[in-house]
Amino acid sequence: MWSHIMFEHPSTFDTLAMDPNKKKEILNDLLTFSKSKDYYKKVGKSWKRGYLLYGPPGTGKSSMIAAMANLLDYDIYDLELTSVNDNTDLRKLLIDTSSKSIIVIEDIDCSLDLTGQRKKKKEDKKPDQKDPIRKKEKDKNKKKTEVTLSGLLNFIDGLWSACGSERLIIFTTNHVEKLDPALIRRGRMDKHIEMSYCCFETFKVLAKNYLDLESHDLFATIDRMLEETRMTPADVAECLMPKSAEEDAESCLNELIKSLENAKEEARLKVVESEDNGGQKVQECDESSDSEDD
Ligand SMILES: Nc1ncnc2c1ncn2[C@@H]1O[C@H](COP(=O)(O)OP(=O)(O)OP(=O)(O)O)[C@@H](O)[C@H]1O
Repeated sequence: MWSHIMFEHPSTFDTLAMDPNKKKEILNDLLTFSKSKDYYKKVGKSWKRGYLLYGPPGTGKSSMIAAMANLLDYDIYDLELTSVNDNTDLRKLLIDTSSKSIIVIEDIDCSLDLTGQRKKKKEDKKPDQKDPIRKKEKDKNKKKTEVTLSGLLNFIDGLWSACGSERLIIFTTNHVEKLDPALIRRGRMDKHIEMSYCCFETFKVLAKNYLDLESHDLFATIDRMLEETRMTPADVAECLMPKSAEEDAESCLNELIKSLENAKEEARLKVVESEDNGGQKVQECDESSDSEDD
């Protein structure tokens, strides 16, 4: 059922850029878990732990999962819920996973909706009334949308808990607010980890990794700009990566500053645009209420 590929992701807790205290807390949590077989037995809990990783795209959720697998030397099972036929297949798949593993369900909000019915695949959302081929395709997919929220919850609480041991289950999402609270309550997802935009602490790790720099005159400017502008660690990392043999650390830092300036300007223009639209709408309302009065 599962196909096997060699896992060789180079991400580690050293290369992961995030607040150092938060990083230490997660590291301790994982190490404690991996050494707690007897403890879990003593308290009558199955030796499992659930993590919810949430935050915007490019903040390091996948890198965190790879760092966890590398730290504990666990296998990763990457589960694409939209391609699982039904709850029975889900159960079979999960029973088929081995101990010392991480089961990952990425973008959980795209796989399940709050009523427990799986969301249809993107292309199903397109109008298909007049297109018999699309309709046929849609009907085919309809039959497949049988994995439900309750199926997933039953699985986490029941069968999976009772079989095997030493496993992590990780859900990732870009939209934590869309998730059903039942799915992520403590006990199911024991630890909630927010991956967020790049702060100065995060930048320092990236500067060390990408440029071997621990300090520089431009750091103060970057610190100030990161407080004013939201940029993902993925975008910061891209700026810090030298693109030619001539590019030195300072020019990479300058490129980052330029990108931050652009991002700040884009954000300012968006605010102006939305204020203009808001103003226009208010004006339209005023005009229509004027005409009603007439
Ligand atoms: N916190 C981080 N620390 C180190 N590198 C990072 C971090 N965040 C992003 N990166 C870099 O950006 C790339 C993309 O990040 P990653 O795939 O981990 O983000 P993600 O949050 O999982 O994104 P998505 O939600 O789109 O899957 C990584 O390969 C890595 O090089």
